[in-house]
Amino acid sequence: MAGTPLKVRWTARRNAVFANPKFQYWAAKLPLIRRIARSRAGTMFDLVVGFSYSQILRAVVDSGLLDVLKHGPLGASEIAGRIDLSDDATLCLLRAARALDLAEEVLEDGWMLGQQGAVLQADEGTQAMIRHHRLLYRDLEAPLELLRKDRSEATELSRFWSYAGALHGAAEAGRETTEYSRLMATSQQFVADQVLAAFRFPARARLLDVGGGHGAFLGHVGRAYPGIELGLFDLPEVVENAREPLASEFGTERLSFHPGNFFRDSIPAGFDLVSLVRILHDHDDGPALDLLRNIRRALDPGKRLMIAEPMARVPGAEAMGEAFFGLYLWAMGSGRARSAEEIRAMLAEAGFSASKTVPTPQPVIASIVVATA
Ligand SMILES: C[S@@+](CC[C@H](N)C(=O)[O-])C[C@H]1O[C@@H](n2cnc3c(N)ncnc32)[C@H](O)[C@@H]1O
Repeated sequence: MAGTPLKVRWTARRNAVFANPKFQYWAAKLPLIRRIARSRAGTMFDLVVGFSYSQILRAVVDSGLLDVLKHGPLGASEIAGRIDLSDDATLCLLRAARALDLAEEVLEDGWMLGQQGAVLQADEGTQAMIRHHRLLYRDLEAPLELLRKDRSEATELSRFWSYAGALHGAAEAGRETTEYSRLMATSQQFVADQVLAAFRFPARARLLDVGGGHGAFLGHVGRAYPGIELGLFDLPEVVENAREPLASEFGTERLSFHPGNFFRDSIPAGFDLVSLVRILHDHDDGPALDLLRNIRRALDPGKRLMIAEPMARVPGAEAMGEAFFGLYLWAMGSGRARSAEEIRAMLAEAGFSASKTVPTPQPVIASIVVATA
């Protein structure tokens, strides 16, 4: 071990101690350590059975149980009739849901929503995500096989995204699946909330949202900042579909539309701020850097780019970045979750003079990096 860095030696020693049954035996007896050991065991248990939790969630959402419980308290038999399960199966699901705080038995055989259930029932976006994740879990059924294929074969997720066309604009062009549009529209609200809570836009400025889809993000910014002019850049067929709804809300004077392909065409110049919302992580490093360079060329010195998306290695939200998005994007076949530091390094390489991270209230939904040209 001579010459081995201290951190490596310390980690190896710690792991050996934790794995030792004698340590575990004594840890269970000492009051303070017992608490730590218990919480560690709880975390380990959650890791081991996480898939069952996800499947309970899915059953709760797919069956419509949340909506039924909203009108509780109701007895199990009454609920069974409404979610089309036998009485026993309904009780099994209700009890599992109760254990996850999705349901609560407030009276004997009187079921209502639990605290998590109340939040989830009101949250269409998360429900859409839970439904959508069935595709990811199918791909993850044999995780090692998925990894070994090195993204060379189609997956459920890659088929979904290329069918929905989200990476290439077909969905926004109108050929979308209901699932895709619901997913993007409802989740955009969460992302926009994070951006508006964390980033102060200039009161008067010209904003260009690159890859802005149907203009949902622009809509949120436009409503919050009446002095901002709104520009939309996306593939031609996508921009076409965004024109009318945006114009009817904001009038044509505040708007400009820029159809184009951000890998082939120049990003239009003259904007004070460019936003890239949930775009960069969809693309591998080469194309992502090309896109940043393209945006940099369009910005005068001092003008800014704001990147908002879920990022990797965010303190307190680590699992979302590299465990969830890491595998999701791997299965999708394109892109990866990057840390703010990695994004900042790419921005420097693309020619931006400075960049910083802007903390958001809920980094599990999105983080922000702002760069200056
Ligand atoms: C995942 S969606 C994100 C949409 C929106 N920013 C949001 O957060 O909801 C990706 C967007 O990038 C657009 N897009 C994909 N490839 C593009 C390209 N090469 N040039 C321009 N836009 C593109 C798609 O049409 C789509 O609107």
